[in-house]
Amino acid sequence: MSGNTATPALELRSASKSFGRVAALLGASLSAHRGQVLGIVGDNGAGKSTMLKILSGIYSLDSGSLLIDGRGVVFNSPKDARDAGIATVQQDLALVEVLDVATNMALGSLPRKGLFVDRAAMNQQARQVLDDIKATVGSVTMPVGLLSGGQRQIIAIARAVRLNADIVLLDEPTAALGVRETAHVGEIIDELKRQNKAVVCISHDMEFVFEHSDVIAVMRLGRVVATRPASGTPREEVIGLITGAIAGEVPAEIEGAA
Ligand SMILES: Nc1ncnc2c1ncn2[C@@H]1O[C@H](COP(=O)(O)OP(=O)(O)OP(=O)(O)O)[C@@H](O)[C@H]1O
Repeated sequence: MSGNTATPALELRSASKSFGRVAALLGASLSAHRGQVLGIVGDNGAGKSTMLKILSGIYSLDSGSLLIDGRGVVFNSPKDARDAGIATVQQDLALVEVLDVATNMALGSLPRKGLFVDRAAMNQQARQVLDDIKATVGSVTMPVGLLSGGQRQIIAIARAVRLNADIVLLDEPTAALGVRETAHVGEIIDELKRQNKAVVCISHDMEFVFEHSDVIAVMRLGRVVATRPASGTPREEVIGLITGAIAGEVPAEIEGAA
């Protein structure tokens, strides 16, 4: 495990973002390190998805800064974030149901042979990417619409990381999955960590967060109010930080103003 003294792969400093009069983020700060999984928890409306969308270039910051490997960056589009090595799997997955697994994974960069899509190369690439993250998905020629929720999540993760991203952002990767599928997604997250990626994972599933994160960041009212090591931190403490029963590290004057 890389120590927290190393320069973070991804860092957000004092990020604020409002939508009209609604302040979704109010000075949120966060660091994600290579070879670690950072779990992000918080109640509905705490600002988790907004933060992820800032990190993935969908929203721009009103104020604050974003650093990759210690260098300041500005994302004006999701492409900017992808070019900086950030792979994002949004909650809706954005897969095309009528297309097969291999095509979904290659969308945007279909391998070609002359005028035509090189089907054999595409299938082989998809299989390779799935093998690389140790995913067990039966056939790459199966339409995505016929796959289970867990398999779709895995395809979406594989597609996101296929371009060798160093940083992987996941929004609720186990929402609505059964026990076995949740476990498989967890294995893939563990594998991404073994491959020294920085993984940031939003989840409401406390058991999953504790099992697969190294560090847990708790968001409340648009801020990261605490970060705790997953190992050795009581679950009740994290729940207290989520609800506000435990104050966290937010300065008193800010907490009082919220
Ligand atoms: N596009 C938007 N327009 C207006 N308000 C928004 C928008 N996106 C988020 N918000 C508001 O910002 C606040 C934070 O929302 P956000 O979705 O980031 O929270 P969250 O922690 O991800 O919640 P959930 O767990 O319910 O997804 C909420 O009050 C939400 O209503």
